[in-house]
Amino acid sequence: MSDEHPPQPKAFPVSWDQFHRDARALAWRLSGQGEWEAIVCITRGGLVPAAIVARELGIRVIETVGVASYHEYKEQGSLVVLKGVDPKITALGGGEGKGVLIIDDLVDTGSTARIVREMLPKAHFATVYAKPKGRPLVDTFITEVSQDTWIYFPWDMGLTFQPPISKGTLG
Ligand SMILES: O=P(O)(O)OC[C@H]1O[C@H](OP(=O)(O)OP(=O)(O)O)[C@H](O)[C@@H]1O
Ligand SMILES: O=c1[nH]c(=O)c2nc[nH]c2[nH]1
Ligand SMILES: [Mg+2]
Repeated sequence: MSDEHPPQPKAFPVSWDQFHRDARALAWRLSGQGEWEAIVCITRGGLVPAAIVARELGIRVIETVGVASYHEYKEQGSLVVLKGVDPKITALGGGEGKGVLIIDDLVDTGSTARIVREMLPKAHFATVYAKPKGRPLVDTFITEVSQDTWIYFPWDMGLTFQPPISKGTLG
């Protein structure tokens, strides 16, 4: 989390099973919307849904775009493009990424989506989850959560012991 993503009061933990179901639902929704020549996934969070969507839709041309955010690189709040899109992909469908599917795990403030959309203005942008601020930047998504919710993805979590309710802090 960062200045742009302050600690969120609500938690939305997602299991592998749930994520697979939601990513597959995204593939179903996309399947009715045209033929896709290639996927551009936004690393790293977009890698997992991109694999699932590519499998479901039979897409084998898969490119990455690397955008790192916030405190990890350079000054806080800025986004850094670590890897751009291959010009061969940008040129598809007569240019500007027509027929390309951009995939990410979620859109939050929309900053990442805005940068990648500028690279491929005619591409279709799809995410599994969306928060209200970023929603206008996404063409297709599956589940919306409120802006004050933090989504916990399965690749960021592990199994931990849970104390019995009777020994917990509640009540
Ligand atoms: O809409 P925004 O406010 O830009 O936030 C959404 C982005 O933030 C997360 O990626 P992050 O940059 O944390 O890197 P990661 O994918 O490598 O985890 C997420 O995977 C999206 O790409
Ligand atoms: O794991 C994450 N959960 C989120 O809700 C989020 N928003 C931006 N980046 C995020 N990463
Ligand atoms: Mg990301």
